[in-house]
Amino acid sequence: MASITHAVTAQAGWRDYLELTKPKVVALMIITSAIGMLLASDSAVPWSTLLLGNLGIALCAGSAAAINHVVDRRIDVQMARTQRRPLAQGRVEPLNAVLFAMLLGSAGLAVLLSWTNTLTAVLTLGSLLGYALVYTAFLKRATPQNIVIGGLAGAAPPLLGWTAVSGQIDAGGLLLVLIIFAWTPPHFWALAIHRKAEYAKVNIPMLPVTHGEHYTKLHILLYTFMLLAVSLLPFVIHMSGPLYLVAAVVLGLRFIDWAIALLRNSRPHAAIKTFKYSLWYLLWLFVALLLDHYIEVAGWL
Ligand code: HEM
Ligand SMILES: CC(C)=CCC/C(C)=C/CC/C(C)=C/COP(=O)(O)OP(=O)(O)O
Repeated sequence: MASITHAVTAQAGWRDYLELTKPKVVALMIITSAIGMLLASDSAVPWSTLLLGNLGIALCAGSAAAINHVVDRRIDVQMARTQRRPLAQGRVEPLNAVLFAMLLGSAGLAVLLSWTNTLTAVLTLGSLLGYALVYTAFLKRATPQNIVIGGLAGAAPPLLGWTAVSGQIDAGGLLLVLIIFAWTPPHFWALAIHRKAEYAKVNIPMLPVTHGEHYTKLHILLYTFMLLAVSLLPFVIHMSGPLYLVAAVVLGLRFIDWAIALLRNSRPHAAIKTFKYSLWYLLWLFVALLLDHYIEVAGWL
């Protein structure tokens, strides 16, 4: 067995290591952190902060994701969605993945300390530990509220971007965290409904497993209402203007429409489609924040 594992491990390539970093998830996070940076100031953000600040955050997020693969490798191999992952398949040894995660994490923190500020480095380290250890190693297996609490780590990037530019925690940065915090449960529970049987198989207490699909769908709907309300706050506190307001209302109502369809079972494949919509929702909401910001700065509205 050991020799088989060794032979397979020898085939590990750069794509396996890239996969350990959850590149698509981190890419969306970096879009939110970059937009957090651009919103934090009315004047131009230095290219060095934009490039190296986001690089540092991405390296730390990738490090946390690699640790998640190590901790979860025994359950990943039992679930169809995750069984082809490099550690689940034995293509990458756990020790190598841990070393890789430490390399990424220390490089990321060094970049943040050199090119941004201590506050950003400390908050990023907190998010790294929050996802890799608090969520993955503890909450995920302990409570159906795992992703609500653990979601704070995933919601942090726009604040990390904000503090990288401003050097302080402001209401605007916290508001962006609040938006992603309210977005995470519908984002994840829609997928968890779609994958309920697999989570049940590996004894992970995701909400649809512990409380059933109807209860989860009801909570998805409640969170989409809360998300719509929270997403209006940037307009309410005069951080954003009318263009953002229209985008937030349209995108939010569409999210609620999906959540209602999910609750009523009125559309085919509603769970996975709601999950996919959640990704487009977050992307367009943040693009709208950015466009609105530059329209305001330029004085066009
Ligand atoms: C603790 C909070 C979160 C949880 C539990 C969670 C859960 C998940 C899971 C399990 C997937 C995998 C879907 C699959 O591979 O089939 C996923 C996909 C994804 N998530 Fe999240 N997520 C969270 C937060 C976030 C945040 C904050 C972002 C970005 C800002 C994000 C962006 C994405 C993206 C882009 C994908 C699609 C990846 C792909 O297509 O391979 N997630 N999420
Ligand atoms: C520094 C910083 C910003 C850290 C945040 C890091 C990060 C990549 C958070 C991602 C959140 C996420 C995809 C959770 C799913 O984990 P899961 O274990 O429930 O999903 P899985 O089954 O697909 O692994």
